[in-house]
Amino acid sequence: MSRFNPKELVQKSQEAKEQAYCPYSKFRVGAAVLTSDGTVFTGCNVENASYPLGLCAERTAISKAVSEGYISFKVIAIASDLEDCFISPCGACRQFMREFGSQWDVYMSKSDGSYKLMTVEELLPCSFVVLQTRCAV
Ligand SMILES: O=c1ccn([C@H]2C[C@H](O)[C@@H](CO)O2)c(=O)[nH]1
Ligand SMILES: [Zn+2]
Repeated sequence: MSRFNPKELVQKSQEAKEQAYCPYSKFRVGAAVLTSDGTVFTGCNVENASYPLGLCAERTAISKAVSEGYISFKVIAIASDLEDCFISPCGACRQFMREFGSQWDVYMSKSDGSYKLMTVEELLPCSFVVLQTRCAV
């Protein structure tokens, strides 16, 4: 992605949602994370018959990036099929994001592509962290 465009990243998260594996909840989620060098990784939720093993879309996308050598993030966009509600990351995903810094942005979207923006810090204030060196800014 050459220049950051929120609509474009939300669109990518909506496309990622199409791959959601969610036979149990039937609740499709997609995420698209933008790295500091402009690379985008996408992910969807991946559920399991053993319910607690299910992975959220955000953690799938971030794990794909980390496993390719990227640990510096600028933005993550999240999409679901909810029409009247901005999809908000669960507590586990907030902590997972925070591992890679608190000063980066989370775009939470509705199904029509409109979005609300909050930082990781705003979503998870006073957070637990050990390493301080992974901020994107
Ligand atoms: O921000 C969210 C919220 C929920 N889910 C997934 C987890 C589960 O598969 C399904 C229903 O909770 O949605 C995500 O992937 N991201
Ligand atoms: Zn989650």
